[in-house]
Amino acid sequence: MPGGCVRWARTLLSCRNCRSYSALPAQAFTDAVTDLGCPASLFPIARALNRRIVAHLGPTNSGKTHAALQHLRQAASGIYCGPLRLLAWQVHAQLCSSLPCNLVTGQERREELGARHTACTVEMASHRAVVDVAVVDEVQMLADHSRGWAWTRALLGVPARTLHVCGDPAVLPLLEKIAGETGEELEVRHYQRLSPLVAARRPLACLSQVRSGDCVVAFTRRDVHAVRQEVESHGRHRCCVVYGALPPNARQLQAALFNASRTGFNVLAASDAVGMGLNLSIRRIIFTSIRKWDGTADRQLTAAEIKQIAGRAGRYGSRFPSGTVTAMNAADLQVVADALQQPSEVLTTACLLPSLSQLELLHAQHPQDNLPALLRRFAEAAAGSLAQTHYCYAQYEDQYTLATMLRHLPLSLQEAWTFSISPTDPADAPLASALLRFATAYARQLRVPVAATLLPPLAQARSEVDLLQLETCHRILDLYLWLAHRFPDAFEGAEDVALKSGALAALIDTSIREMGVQRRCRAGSEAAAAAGDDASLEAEAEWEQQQVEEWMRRKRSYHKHRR
Ligand SMILES: Nc1ncnc2c1ncn2[C@@H]1O[C@H](COP(=O)(O)OP(=O)(O)OP(=O)(O)O)[C@@H](O)[C@H]1O
Ligand SMILES: [Mg+2]
Repeated sequence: MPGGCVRWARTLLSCRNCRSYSALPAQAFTDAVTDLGCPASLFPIARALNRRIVAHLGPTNSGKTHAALQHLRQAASGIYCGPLRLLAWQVHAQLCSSLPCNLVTGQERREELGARHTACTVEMASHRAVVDVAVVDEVQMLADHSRGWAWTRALLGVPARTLHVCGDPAVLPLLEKIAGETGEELEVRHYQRLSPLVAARRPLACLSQVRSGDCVVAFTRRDVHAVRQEVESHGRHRCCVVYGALPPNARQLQAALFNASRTGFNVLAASDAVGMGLNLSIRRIIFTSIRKWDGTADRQLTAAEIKQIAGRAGRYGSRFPSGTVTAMNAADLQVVADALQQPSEVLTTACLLPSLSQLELLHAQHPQDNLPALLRRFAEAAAGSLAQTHYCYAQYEDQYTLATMLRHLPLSLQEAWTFSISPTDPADAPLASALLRFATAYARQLRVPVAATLLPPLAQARSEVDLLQLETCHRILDLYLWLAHRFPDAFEGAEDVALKSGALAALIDTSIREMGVQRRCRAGSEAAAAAGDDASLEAEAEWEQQQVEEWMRRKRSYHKHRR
């Protein structure tokens, strides 16, 4: 048991003796409340169950989630906790084909009569309702500085008799430490990729050479649209798009369009959002760059990130039985090829943030503090308790900025906290100002009509600027829905907004389909270059086939060895 845990237990004891937290000396009280060194002790229901943890570990496309879902389906009750709404929807649809299942995400709640199963996003996982089986997908995300706290809480706190976690093998040492700390049994199952994935011999050099089934990866919304225009300007392919700012249902519609044969939309331009949550029939991944802006710095992708994206090619059960990955120049291709051979860097810390009830305890001692002051006070006080543990304090700057923006409004701590954890990027000015508008209306009259969304008349986008405006409107509607689930009496237009949001996602999808230029293939040199490509294409295909056979040989020998 780490030091933090002992401190927490001792304080509780002395606390029980005097029957009040506030009777403790002030500093001891602050230390006890902000001690995050042993977060397992915050989840008594899970601790009382003495759970069994089964870890399904392997590379992308190795059947981890599929295996865990088999257990969930067979259980009398269970919960799936996924990284994205798209995955929660997918699992919900899969489970609903054989049993009643609820759906819970930040923006929607669908309850089926008699359902004992739930598909949810990880932030929505219940820490109270006991189930037989829980699945926590993409568990390596617990080290993510902005969202990792939700995985750490799910791993420690979901009250399931058996907890299945799926993820990259790099998370294993951390899982072992956490299971050691909770005293829970950990069973590890290793998986191998189900279909071959190989690096190409040569870089692509030019987007005129994309082929049907290619997915071209860029790292900003602007670059994704630039790739789409470039690909379509050559006149041979129409191009679908997938990126984070696109509403999830529009992403789903674009993915379905790309997957369907004979639509002409046979190339995909995507950001790294393609790495999770969509079932795509991709033959080849092409990295236009191996660097991205991560919010604080422009940096090279990690091996884990490259593998997560590259792993989308040749998905098992898709139209392409094997996948290839390449880049636009030789140096980048070398980095990508090396990454495919490398294990991901071992994860050492799981991220944590305090819960509302922990903040409320601290607030009881510092009633003069507003939310931003309390967030800072908590983070500073908690730092000591996390030293020399395998936990770290998650990034809370966005929450802090939003809390600061709302600090003058007459809101209770709980209300301010809820607005501050809403899905609002403070750097997204129209969205941040919608949040401020909603919170102000709520604080003044406890009523936020649909009119507060201030939506302009919506029409099909004819340009990228129009499209950006539609995407922004969709995010505002999404925010309204998210808040409507937390303040149902005040956000009275949820049903109306849900309908508008669905229609808007469809309008965005239609706009993208019809914005394509589909110029006729450029004459002359380009056509000649394309014709000249055929011989080299054949040589390339032959070389890839040899790599695939070599991959299959290695896999067979791995299995023989294990037997
Ligand atoms: N035993 C199986 N029988 C039939 N289909 C399978 C089987 N195992 C996996 N699949 C299918 O293969 C694909 C990849 O499986 P799955 O999603 O479980 O992989 P994963 O390791 O979780 O990959 P990732 O999380 O990176 O997407 C899915 O479409 C899944 O339905
Ligand atoms: Mg999976």
